Amino acid sequence: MQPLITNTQRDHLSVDCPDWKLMSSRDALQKTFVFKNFQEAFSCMSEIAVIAEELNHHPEWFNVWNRLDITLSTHDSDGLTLKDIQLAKAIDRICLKKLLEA
Ligand SMILES: C[C@H](O)[C@H](O)[C@H]1CNC2=NC(N)=NC(=O)C2=N1
Repeated sequence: MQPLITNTQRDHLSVDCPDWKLMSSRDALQKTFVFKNFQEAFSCMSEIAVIAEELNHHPEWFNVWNRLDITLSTHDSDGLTLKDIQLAKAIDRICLKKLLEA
């Protein structure tokens, strides 16, 4: 079971994972991406799915048309671990690249 991230690591989240918000209701990170259209959003979801499988670490997400809400937490540890930070960085690489291409 992965250990939860330390308080120091939490303090650095705004730097390590910019624009990801610590949720108040649970130990999780949340971010919303807004794309040009559904096709762009779904294209990112498909790329994220590949990485999630490679990492064996999966997002909780909700998509409506061009909007993608992502929540990250480690279910086996019931909170935030380094795997969530690793996946958040991978998601930002995928999504921000797509948004810049738009
Ligand atoms: C059995 C499987 O390896 C585990 O359920 C993995 C799969 N993906 C996962 N994803 C997330 N976010 N948290 C987990 O604890 C987790 N565990």
